[in-house]
Amino acid sequence: MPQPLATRAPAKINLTLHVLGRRADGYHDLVSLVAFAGTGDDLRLDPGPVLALQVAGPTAPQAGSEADNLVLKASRLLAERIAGLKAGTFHLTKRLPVAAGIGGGSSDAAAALRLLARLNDLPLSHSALHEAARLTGADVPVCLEPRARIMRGAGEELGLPLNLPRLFAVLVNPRVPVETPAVFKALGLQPGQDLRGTVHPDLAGASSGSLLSSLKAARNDLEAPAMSLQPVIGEALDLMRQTENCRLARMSGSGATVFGLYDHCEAAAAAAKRIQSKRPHWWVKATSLR
Ligand SMILES: C[C@@](CO)(OP(=O)(O)O)[C@H](O)COP(=O)(O)OP(=O)(O)OC[C@H]1O[C@@H](n2ccc(N)nc2=O)[C@H](O)[C@@H]1O
Ligand SMILES: Nc1ncnc2c1ncn2[C@@H]1O[C@H](COP(=O)(O)OP(=O)(O)O)[C@@H](O)[C@H]1O
Repeated sequence: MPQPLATRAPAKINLTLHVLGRRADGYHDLVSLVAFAGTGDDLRLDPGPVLALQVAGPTAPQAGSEADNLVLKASRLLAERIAGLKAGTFHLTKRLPVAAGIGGGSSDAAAALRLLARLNDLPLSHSALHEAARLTGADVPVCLEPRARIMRGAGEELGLPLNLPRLFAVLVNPRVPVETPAVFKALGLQPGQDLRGTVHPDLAGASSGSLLSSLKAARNDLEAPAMSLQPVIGEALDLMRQTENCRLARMSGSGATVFGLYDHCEAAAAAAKRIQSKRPHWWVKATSLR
């Protein structure tokens, strides 16, 4: 029986995100501990003679035109590098909020590369996959093998996978899109500006207790600039912090999604229920991260 060509494109969560400066090319030099959620989009590939994409699901209308979808961008970049690449029609079920700091488009693109690798018997270590990922977007390489790791540079330097303890979490998005370039711009750094000197905690091998204290000592440097553009992010963080047993509340990526961490899945579920009842129109999800 051939394996079905389908995969989950999990939400990417930046548990920490420190900006070390702005490079001469305008991109920001980051160090971020990235984890992945149990929730995400779904992608299927039906092999066929032409590369195509169909998008459905609750957040499909926000994801832009199919022609501009990162699934097709990544696939074309791979096809340019692998002669005779077999492809087909992708079916994307879009559930994650769009322009939300949880890398939905990046994770979809990475999922497409994984499926094309499977169809064409390419190992995930193949340089063409990594090149296509990097050229698709800064967050795509880390999503290629969605496991927790430290990401550096503009996303092109990846640490080894980390075996983080499972974290029980709530994700909240107030359903306002936040454009990543606008948030980086609001930081106000000049090309070549160096902010180094910030010590990033060593999170490798941390146990659950010390992981939480390391996370608390870290931050997301994009939180303040994102909040200056969309103050509702502050409201989401406040609501999260008011829930019972919330150990940490922080924004992911360039926002607007915020995550809360809890000791047990029951506490996370109760917090999600509470936030959803207060803000029925927001996107609220209890999940786990690792
Ligand atoms: C901020 C992060 C953190 O993981 O996540 P999101 O908020 O997008 O989820 C990422 O660095 C986003 O990655 P991604 O969304 O793939 O970025 P890209 O499409 O490559 O870049 C969009 C724009 O963001 C800015 N950019 C991006 C990454 C980076 N390290 N420095 C930057 O200055 C640039 O202006 C760039 O033109
Ligand atoms: N598969 C996709 N899913 C979501 N957005 C996509 C996709 N392909 C292209 N895009 C475009 O990418 C932009 C960033 O979307 P997304 O990856 O959701 O942002 P973020 O990384 O901030 O969560 C959106 O404005 C959207 O138009």
